Amino acid sequence: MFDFDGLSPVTLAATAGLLIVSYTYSSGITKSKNEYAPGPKGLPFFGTRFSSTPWKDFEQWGKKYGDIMYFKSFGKGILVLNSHSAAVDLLDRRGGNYSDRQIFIVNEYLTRGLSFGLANYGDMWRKMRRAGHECLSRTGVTRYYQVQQKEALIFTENLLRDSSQWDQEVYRTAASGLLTAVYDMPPRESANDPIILKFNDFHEILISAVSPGVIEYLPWLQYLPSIMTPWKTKAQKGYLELSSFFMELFGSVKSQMHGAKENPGFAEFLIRDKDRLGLTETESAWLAANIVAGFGSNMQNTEALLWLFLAMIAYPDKQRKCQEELDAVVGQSRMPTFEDKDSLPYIKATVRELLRWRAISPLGNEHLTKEDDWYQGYFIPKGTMCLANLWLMNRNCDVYGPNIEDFNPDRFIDDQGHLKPALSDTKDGHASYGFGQRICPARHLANDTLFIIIARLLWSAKLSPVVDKQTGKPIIPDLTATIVDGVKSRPLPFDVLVTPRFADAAEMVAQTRELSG
Ligand code: HEM
Repeated sequence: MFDFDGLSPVTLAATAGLLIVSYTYSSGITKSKNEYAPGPKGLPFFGTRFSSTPWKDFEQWGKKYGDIMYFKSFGKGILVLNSHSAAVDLLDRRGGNYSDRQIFIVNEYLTRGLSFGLANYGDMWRKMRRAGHECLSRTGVTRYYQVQQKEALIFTENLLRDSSQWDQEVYRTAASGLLTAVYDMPPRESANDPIILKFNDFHEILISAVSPGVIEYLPWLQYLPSIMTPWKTKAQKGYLELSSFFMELFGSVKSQMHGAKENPGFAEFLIRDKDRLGLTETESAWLAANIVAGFGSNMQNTEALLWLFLAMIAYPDKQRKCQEELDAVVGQSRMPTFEDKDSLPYIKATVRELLRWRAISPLGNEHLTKEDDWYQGYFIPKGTMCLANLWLMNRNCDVYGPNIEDFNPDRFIDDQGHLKPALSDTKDGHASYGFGQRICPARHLANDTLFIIIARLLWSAKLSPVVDKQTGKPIIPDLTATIVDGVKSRPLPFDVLVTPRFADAAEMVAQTRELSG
């Protein structure tokens, strides 16, 4: 594991400098050229402060200030987009100005600009995004159907056998599914598989590299002699170690390639099309690794599944509706496949509702402005950090109907029992994949993963809360409590019982596994 705490030799001097810079900036001495959008006023020096679940503060403020709000926090200008229309106007329609990312100096030393989701809006990001798009577009993702079906089968079989460590199994399947899709590896059998653990480390390293320290406020400190900047040596060493791990995985795909495969995994696609895609081998190896874990991708899937289990035990009537649909459409003599997708609107609505109910990253990721801009008469300076208030957008009663805190897939089903078309501007029927040119490139893959897991798991199993031995009552965990991990959220740990839904369910799952090889 890495950490980048080695800033201590300069901390005192730097903090004093930081306070002066922060005060000058936040007091408005440097700029009063135009009027900023309204927003909460903060404290002198520090600016606006918020809690560890900022989206809940932003929800309250958003209701007060309207479409957009602007404030400063630690000297940084932040524009929060509270409505779909503002997010579409700025992040989609003015995407050329609103697609940059904040550059973190430690991260630059660690990844040399090769971290796709954190890269600035330049040529490297464009090449990676184009390559990613080909394999992750709505039609491109069908190449992963077999892999996803198999992984959902293993997940179901493992949980039917033993659900005492169900959350470990969720971690396993999320990582295993992506490793198989990217590197054509056999499914990983344990969440403690060494490759999974190494990718977890990669994710943790990235999080520490983008946690703002003094260096981000006083960038000249990076040029101090190496004895005073141990973090730099760590980051440079980290780059070499990560590159060698990613190249090793990439190289093993290359050495095992033979003949023209019908559905090559992501890494093999990058190798075959390297000239057309214009990526070097190192860049391709980093891109492949980024798809597995660089943006917390396996974690996003994990967190969505953790919320799913919570929704299923807290709303058993919705779980039953999924199962009734599966029984009516698929029957109990075979397991559902992607071929059933268009006939299972309630399962698709469940995927949508899950991501509406609990946006995994409730404020998305920041989009930095490249140039000064004006919107609704308000000034937005260059370098403003724009955050789309996905949490608030997903809770707009005018769009999603009443009882917005309830988990209710029916809100996406029309009177004929069909899936309603996604409302314009809501992309997938909710805001949780973000906006504009940085919208989640893997949203179709993520939707498919959730769809097939929900379909296969609920076809064969019932998810129930455990029973309190003393009171004899089911234990329903707190639905609103959250663990915050970087910009993501997940529920507090809880127990779930997974039991076969009909007599030969477990047997049928085992048979399907045998037949699928
Ligand atoms: C349910 C699961 C997921 C959710 C809710 C989700 C959500 C998001 C969000 C909100 C963003 C930021 C968008 C913005 O900047 O406006 C994002 C970006 C991204 N996501 Fe996802 N994501 C999910 C799964 C995945 C998966 C499985 C992968 C990889 C296979 C992935 C790869 C990425 C990448 C690489 C970016 C950065 C794109 C860029 O900066 O150009 N995500 N995602």
